[in-house]
Amino acid sequence: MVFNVLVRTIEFAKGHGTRNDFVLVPALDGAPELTADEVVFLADRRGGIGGDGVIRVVPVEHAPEEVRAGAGDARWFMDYRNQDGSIGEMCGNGTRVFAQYLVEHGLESGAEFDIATRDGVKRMTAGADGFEVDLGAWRLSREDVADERGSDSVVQAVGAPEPLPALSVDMGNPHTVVALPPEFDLSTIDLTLPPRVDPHPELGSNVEFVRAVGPGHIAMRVHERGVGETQSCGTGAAAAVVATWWWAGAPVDQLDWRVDVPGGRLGIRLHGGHVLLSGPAEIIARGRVALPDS
Ligand SMILES: N[C@@H](CCC[C@H](N)C(=O)O)C(=O)O
Repeated sequence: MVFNVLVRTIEFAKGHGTRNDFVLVPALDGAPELTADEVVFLADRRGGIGGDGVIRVVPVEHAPEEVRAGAGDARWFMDYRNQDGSIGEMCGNGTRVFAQYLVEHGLESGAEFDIATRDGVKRMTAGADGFEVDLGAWRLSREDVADERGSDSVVQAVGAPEPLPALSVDMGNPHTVVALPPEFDLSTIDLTLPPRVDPHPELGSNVEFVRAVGPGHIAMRVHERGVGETQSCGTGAAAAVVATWWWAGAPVDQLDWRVDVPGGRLGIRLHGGHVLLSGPAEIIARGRVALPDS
């Protein structure tokens, strides 16, 4: 009997930041490339390794030309894909887990370094509780149409009696933030189905549902584009804080925020027009995996 011995096996690591989890694949000489089907396999929680996303660890010289052109001093490119194989321009928790991987594997050292993403270079700074990432400048995606209540769209979620006003925030990737009225219990929203955003954003959107907890403190659940409900989303937490702060009239005295997500707690700082994200990140497993025949 002849067995197929041409199985393609690759190295991987598994990591998470507040339970937003990723399969990391080192591609230290540019290979392996991954097809969308291979990403879906790796992210599959039953037949594969399991993760909200898959991140290739790529030296900048092997990154796509448009990334290389703006990479500055960054030595590593975070090649991020969502669980469904689609590309996400940015992943905040992903950058923190990626930085942790680089340091644990001796690929970066020092308290500060840059990494390249499809949304440009992000500065990583080591802190007591893991890396803080400067996500850069935030932007309201549709400021021209935001009404006096601060909304530019509506979101219908399963479990919500009526469409809720929402605000679109660009964090390098698209977000739609919904502030829930105080009487509304965050846990009653059913995120097993995607919330419907109207008007429908051309490139889709991550959708955050936010409740105020106290001064500088919010709680959030998120439905991620290309994934579904996740336990945490770094760019989503940033968008949620930006929207909440903006709705409150952008007070100058509230620039440090805590964001409770199902997977833990993230820190957000607003500083000089930039948004900075912090929180724990860890690499929890390493191994090899055989990719299915294509
Ligand atoms: N979980 C991430 C965001 C990942 C990308 C997102 N699903 C998209 O398609 O934009 C984060 O921590 O920011």
